[in-house]
Order: sequence, then structure tokens, then C-alpha cells
Amino acid sequence: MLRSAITASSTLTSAAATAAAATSSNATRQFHAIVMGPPGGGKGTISSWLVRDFQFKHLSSGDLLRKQIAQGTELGRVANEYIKKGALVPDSHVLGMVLAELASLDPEERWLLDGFPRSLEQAKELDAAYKIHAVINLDVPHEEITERIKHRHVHIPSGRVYHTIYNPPKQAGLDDVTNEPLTQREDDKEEAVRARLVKYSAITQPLVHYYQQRGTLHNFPGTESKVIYPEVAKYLKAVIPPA
Ligand SMILES: Nc1nc2c(ncn2[C@@H]2O[C@H](COP(=O)(O)OP(=O)(O)O)[C@@H](O)[C@H]2O)c(=O)[nH]1
Ligand SMILES: Nc1ncnc2c1ncn2[C@@H]1O[C@H](COP(=O)(O)OP(=O)(O)O)[C@@H](O)[C@H]1O
Repeated sequence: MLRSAITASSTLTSAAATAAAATSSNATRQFHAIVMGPPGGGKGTISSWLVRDFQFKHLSSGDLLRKQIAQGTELGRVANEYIKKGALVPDSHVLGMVLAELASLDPEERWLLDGFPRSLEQAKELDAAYKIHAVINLDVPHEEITERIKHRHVHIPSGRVYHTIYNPPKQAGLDDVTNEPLTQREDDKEEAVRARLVKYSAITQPLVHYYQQRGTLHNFPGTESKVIYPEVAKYLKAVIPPA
């Protein structure tokens, strides 16, 4: 299974590149965006508001991996060994999964990647397959992070995110939409968060420079998602083609 996922990624890369070439000329509403930021920086929160206001298809690599884990797939089993330690899942595994998802979308689809790419290798593979129109970098200070993640509760099947103080569910411990129980992620424990922040600075932060060089990155410094979001929305309104 794993080998096929890895081979799939190279086939998919060329398929996706063809799809991109075929559609890049005549696609009008197509818009490919990435939301970046440290663990707990507000990517999922701000992505949910972008989906509401800009009709993006939201793809979170973390959510996709947690679904694989919940389904007990081979990919999920392997990924979980890395996730619970706060390490990054190897590029080959994540690339196959994310490129397969993207290749399944309508070429005209507006999509928003959340938590992908997380390494230079992933960014280069993504660039080979698709044009990236905008990279939104949530520049949130790391001292904000531990406090936020300590109170994070998630609804794994939907990816909905809550914070017991900042944005609590209507009923404590239950998802607002399904009433299903919320959980705390294993990798939100203090030790794993510390490891993730170290990994973020060493492996993902360099992507800020990578996209700055391409002129597609826009930096949004701040400590409150509700204050950052209007700035993100204003920027996107200026660059995104009509729906
Ligand atoms: N205190 C506070 N918590 C926030 C803010 N924005 C998001 N959160 C919460 O902080 C946690 C991390 O946010 P999330 O969107 O999951 O970040 P991600 O890991 O980058 O996707 C969640 O519990 C959110 O509900 C904020 O501005 N202030
Ligand atoms: N693009 C990726 N490359 C490698 N590992 C990933 C990727 N996306 C998610 N993961 C793994 O899943 C974990 C959770 O990711 P995510 O849900 O995006 O975390 P957060 O929302 O806290 O930033 C990461 O710490 C990492 O182990």
C-alpha cells in the first residue's frame, strides 16, 4: 500500500502538471492559496472563515492524516508514529496523499491548503504540479502557541476546532454541528508541542523566504485571529478573481 502511495505521487505529479498546463490558460475562477503558520497559529480557525467567505475547498494535511489514522489505514498507522512524537510525517507519504486529493478536484476549483507544504521538498513538488497564487503567513509569536494549544479541542471527523475559552463549543465537550464528543489531540501534549515548534522553526519557517522570493507570500503578524482575519480577507478580495 505504501509503495503504491509513493509511486502514485510521482504519477500524480505529472498528471497534476498536465492538468495545470491544460487548465491554466482558460481557468477563470481558479485560485490556489496556502495558509502557513506555526502549530496552533490559527491556520484551521482562519481557514474556516476563508471557506465561509470565499468558497474555498479547504485541504488540511493534518486533518487528512488524522482521518487516515481513524480509518486504520497503513498510511495512518505509519503517520501516527511520527505525529505522536511531534515529528513531521515523511514527505513521500504526505505528498502522495495531498497530490491525490488535489488531482481529484475540479481544475477550476478554488483551493486552500492548510499545513501543507511543510518542507522545501513538498513546496517544490507542489510548484511542479500547480500554480500557487497566494501564500498567507500567520506570523503569530510562539509564546501565544502553548496557551492556545492547551485549550484546543477538536472534532476529528469534520476538522472543526474549538478553544475552551476563546471559542468554546455551544455544549461543553460536544461538536456544535453533530453533538459528537470533542477530543484533545495526542500531539497537543506539552512535550509534542515543544518538538513541533522546534521542527516548525527548522523545517517549515524557511518556506516563508521561499515564497517571499516568488513574490506570492503575504505576512500577517498578530496575536488574535479575529484581528488578523479582516486583513487577510481585505488582501484576498483584492487578488482573487470573481467566483
Ligand atoms: N486565545 C486564542 N485562541 C485562538 C485564537 N485563534 C485560534 N485559537 C485557538 O487556538 C487553537 C489553535 O488554533 P488552530 O486554528 O487549530 O491553529 P492551527 O494549528 O494553526 O490550525 C484552537 O483551540 C483555536 O480555537 C486566538 O486568536 N486567540
Ligand atoms: N505537510 C505535512 N508534512 C509532514 N507532516 C505533516 C504535514 N501536515 C501535518 N503533518 C503532521 O501532522 C501533525 C499535525 O498537523 P496539523 O494538524 O497541521 O497541526 P497544527 O494544526 O497544530 O499546525 C504535524 O505535527 C505533523 O506531524
